[in-house]
Amino acid sequence: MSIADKILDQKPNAPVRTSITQRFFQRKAGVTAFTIFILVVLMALLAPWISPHDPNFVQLANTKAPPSAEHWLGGDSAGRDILSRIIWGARTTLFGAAITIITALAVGVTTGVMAGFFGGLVDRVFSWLSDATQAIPGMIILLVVAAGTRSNFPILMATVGVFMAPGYFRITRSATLAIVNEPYIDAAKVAGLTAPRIIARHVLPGIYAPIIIQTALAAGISMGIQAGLQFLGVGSANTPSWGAMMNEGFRFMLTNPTLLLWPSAALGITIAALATIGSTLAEVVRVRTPVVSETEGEDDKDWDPAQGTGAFAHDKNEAIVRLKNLRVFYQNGDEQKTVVNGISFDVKPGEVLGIVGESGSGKSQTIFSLLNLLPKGGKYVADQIEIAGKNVNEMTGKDRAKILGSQLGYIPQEPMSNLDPTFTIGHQLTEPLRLVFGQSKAEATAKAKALLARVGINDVDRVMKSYPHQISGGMAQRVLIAGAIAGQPSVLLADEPTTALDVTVQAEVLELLRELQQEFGMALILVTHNFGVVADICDRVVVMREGAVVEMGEVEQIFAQPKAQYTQDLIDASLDGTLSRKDLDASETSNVHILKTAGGGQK
Ligand SMILES: Nc1ncnc2c1ncn2[C@@H]1O[C@H](COP(=O)(O)OP(=O)(O)OP(=O)(O)O)[C@@H](O)[C@H]1O
Repeated sequence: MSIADKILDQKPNAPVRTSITQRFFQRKAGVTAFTIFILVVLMALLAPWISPHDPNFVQLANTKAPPSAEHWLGGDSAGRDILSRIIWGARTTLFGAAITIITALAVGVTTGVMAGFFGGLVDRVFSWLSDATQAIPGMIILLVVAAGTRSNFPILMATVGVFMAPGYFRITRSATLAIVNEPYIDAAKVAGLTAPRIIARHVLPGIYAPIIIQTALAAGISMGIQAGLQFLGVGSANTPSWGAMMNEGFRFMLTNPTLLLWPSAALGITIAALATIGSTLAEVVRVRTPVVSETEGEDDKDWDPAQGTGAFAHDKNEAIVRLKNLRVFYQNGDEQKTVVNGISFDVKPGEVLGIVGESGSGKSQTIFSLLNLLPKGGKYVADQIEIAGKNVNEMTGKDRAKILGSQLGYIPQEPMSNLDPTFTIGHQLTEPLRLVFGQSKAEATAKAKALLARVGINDVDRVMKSYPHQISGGMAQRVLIAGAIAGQPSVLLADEPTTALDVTVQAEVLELLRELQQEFGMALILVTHNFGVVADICDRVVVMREGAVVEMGEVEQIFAQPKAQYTQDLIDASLDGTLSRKDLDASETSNVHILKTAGGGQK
């Protein structure tokens, strides 16, 4: 049995991380707070059965009475049973908090996710609305709403929810921004899933933790505001509530302090329990923080954008992809950084084109432009991008999205981060088949299993049920290859597909790509920094440096007679390891020859 077979046959690792729930209940403070909160909830739900008296029944003999066997907490200023009113008051308090939280969640989370996911104008409009809401004095608005609605309790609490929505908005927006750049979200887009589906299935499951923490804290704050309103006399006098009881107790604080003590204790304990639940959750959850991408801050090179580099190698009707004068920019304030300086190339069906170059030469940006998935802030322009005979520059965003998965398949650099950790492999493979290609569950499952078997996975049933962390990196890359070929695309774009893999698996994955490319007659555009890989499987190669094409041609010709010293350096570094990639990056002296397209270089 080969090493690769052993890797493929290995059993999924047992999950090493305990779940959030387990970690929460390992903390005493969390358990105590949760128990108290559940008791309050039970008290509210069971009020009609456990309340010893009618909360509104007036018994004059019980006026301001001290605790007794019949009235455990005594009587209030009107002779009503305090314990019964505390029990029924829990209902009012929880009901009010629930309305507030539901409103805040509906407004804050929806707008936060949309702002983070779509960015641009949507983000600016919602951020402005959120800031504006925070600038409005909430208590004054509440008093106005109370006057206008005759203290309608649900409307008042919903208004409180609107004022709490910006808190949710901020948290949700930043959590979404952090997740929306994860490669598995790009992978979902490439698979052709719609934005609502990606949000529901891939974004929300990744951001729920901070939302739950915020909810625990917001519920406590909402109860405090609610009690404050009732304390000010807003609300019905007949409905027992902790705030109204505190109002009454405050008036007799000097003569009968227990009238204030009991409702304050009930409210204080409940709010403290919720705050403890929130802070314990925050401790046990490792909330994701946005990954800030590093920019090198290099000045633009002095390129002539009209000239560009590279050339077409095939006639127009032969090529499946034609890319002419592609330029990619990043806007940083007033400054524009150009990372791809007008490159051109083409590829025909069944051809393997390597794009090779040092780190930062613009290889990935070129691939992302073809996919229309440049990171935030990135923009491309091209004189022409033709995929399968269609000019994508003339397509609507929707039509452009449709060619992902069906015409263009994508295999990323890091297999693990391109799989959603919250779903099984089976789910992630069948979801696009069902939603994009309209297959039934049974058809999609059969197809996913066949694809897994085709990419060399032995124990298909087990892998279908496994989560990404339960399979090896090599298996994960095979799964992504299976996903990329599921829609039988005409062109497969592979961005350094073996870089993150164990050296023993790299050759097998490359071999698999070559096999699949031949079997399906696809074009393969393979990004790599390694000329060894180019020699292994490519027919032609484009050599890139600093966003330009240094030279391009048939692999044999480039190996035999590289025109640029830079190409020679890359070949030497890849084949005999004398020069590391780092050395190449640092090399100031390389004699870079740029092939200008001007003068009839393009067919
Ligand atoms: N989000 C971004 N904002 C600004 N500049 C960026 C961003 N992403 C990439 N760049 C810049 O674009 C240039 C090309 O990056 P690209 O990822 O295409 O390089 P690459 O050739 O694929 O390198 P590698 O082999 O390291 O992936 C680099 O200078 C990089 O700093």
